[in-house]
Amino acid sequence: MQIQPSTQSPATLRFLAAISTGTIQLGFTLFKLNTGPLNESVRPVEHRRNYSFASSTVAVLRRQSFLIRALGGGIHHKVDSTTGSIMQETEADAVSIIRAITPTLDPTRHKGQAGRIAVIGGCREYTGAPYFAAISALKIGADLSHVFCTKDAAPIIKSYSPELIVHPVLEESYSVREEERKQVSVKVVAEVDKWMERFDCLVVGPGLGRDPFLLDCVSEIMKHARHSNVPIVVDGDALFLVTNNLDLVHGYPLAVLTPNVNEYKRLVQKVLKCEVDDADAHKQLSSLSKQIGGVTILRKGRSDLISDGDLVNSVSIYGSPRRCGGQGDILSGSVFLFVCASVAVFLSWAHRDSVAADRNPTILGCIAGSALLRKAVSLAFETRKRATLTTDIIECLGRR
Ligand SMILES: NC(=O)C1=CN([C@@H]2O[C@H](COP(=O)(O)OP(=O)(O)OC[C@H]3O[C@@H](n4cnc5c(N)ncnc54)[C@H](OP(=O)(O)O)[C@@H]3O)[C@@H](O)[C@H]2O)[C@@H](O)CC1
Ligand SMILES: Nc1ncnc2c1ncn2[C@@H]1O[C@H](COP(=O)(O)OP(=O)(O)OP(=O)(O)O)[C@@H](O)[C@H]1O
Ligand SMILES: [Mg+2]
Repeated sequence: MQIQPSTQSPATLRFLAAISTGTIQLGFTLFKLNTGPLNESVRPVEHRRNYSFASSTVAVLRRQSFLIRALGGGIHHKVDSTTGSIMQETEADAVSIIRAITPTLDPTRHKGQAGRIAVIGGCREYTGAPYFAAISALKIGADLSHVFCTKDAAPIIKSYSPELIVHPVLEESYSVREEERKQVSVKVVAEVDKWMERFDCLVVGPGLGRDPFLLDCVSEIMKHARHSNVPIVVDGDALFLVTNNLDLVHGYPLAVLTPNVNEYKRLVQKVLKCEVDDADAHKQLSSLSKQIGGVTILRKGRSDLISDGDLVNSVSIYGSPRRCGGQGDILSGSVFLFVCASVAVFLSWAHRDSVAADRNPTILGCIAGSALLRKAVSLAFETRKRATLTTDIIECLGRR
């Protein structure tokens, strides 16, 4: 792989380090990077570098150069009020990014090559959130969508949709005796682990709840995912977990945090030891990301702000004034599918030593996911107005 270190951003270098020190999930194929059987997706990266890129066609090149152009535009320089240094912020050309990283529907592919994803979430209280995240990823184009939830939540989630593969494996404190906890925890982690290498991405947190035993098990699952270099989107209650255990994601280039207003406030208070400063939102987001070792953060709000500590991107496409619960869950579902897609694109670029290799794929995934959700929200609101619900928005995913 020919990479010029001097041309890579810190985030890109972290990402490259991750893919060169271990294995990375390549089951998700955007440009037929992996045309072999399932177990080829867990080969060491050394082997994968030998894959032929002959299948990269003119159409692929056209899409790549389209994306390079899309990413190149719209960068504005902003002066940092305290240091006087120049920071960059970008209103991303999100629609172009979506067009460029969305996998084409290719008749030569087999099931799984457009994404196998898993949601870790769903407990007694919350069954809607994991469903929204998992079904959104499927609707956008993933082939297989798994949900790992508690035993109580599983039959309910299954009843919402026959499309989802639901694993009733998580346990809450009330169902496990004190003396059994260690043994049960090992079993829970093993149940998820046996699937881990098949997944292109995990989203952890929608509807997870805050049961301490369950969160301990989820910490272990996240450590295993990180060890296997599986991208992780951290949302909902997993943000509560991570805020109190920053090491779970610190310095992991394939982690994306998607905090809402409360979750962001808790992160800022814990990490930066201050209050949220909306007057200097870009700088604060960038510092927060840097302090957590450059993980990508998508701060949800009127404009979604996205940073890995280097550059702040914003997505401000108009959505709607309706703030019904569950929209963030759709967002985590779309972000994690697009993160898979951008990682695949990135690897093809990295191989080519292209100028576009200097892009953090998790940032692209966030921009695409945010824009797609906002567009769907606006379409749903056009017809449903005040009565718009999350299920109406899911119906509009991917529509023009
Ligand atoms: N249809 C569904 O199934 C949906 C389910 N959803 C799921 O709900 C979960 C929470 O997500 P959310 O967005 O309400 O969390 P957030 O804004 O941090 O908190 C708001 C306020 O509530 C409080 N609070 C929360 N949990 C608490 C607890 N266990 N015990 C006590 N307090 C608690 C919290 O208090 P604080 O932590 O600030 O003290 C704050 O004041 C998450 O799993 C999400 O995915 C949503 O996705 C929507 C659709
Ligand atoms: N004030 C706002 N104006 C416009 N769009 C917003 C606003 N706040 C949030 N959004 C949009 O709604 C999406 C969901 O954000 P929200 O803050 O509702 O997440 P959440 O609280 O995690 O949702 P959930 O109920 O699914 O947990 C974001 O992607 C963002 O684009
Ligand atoms: Mg949420």
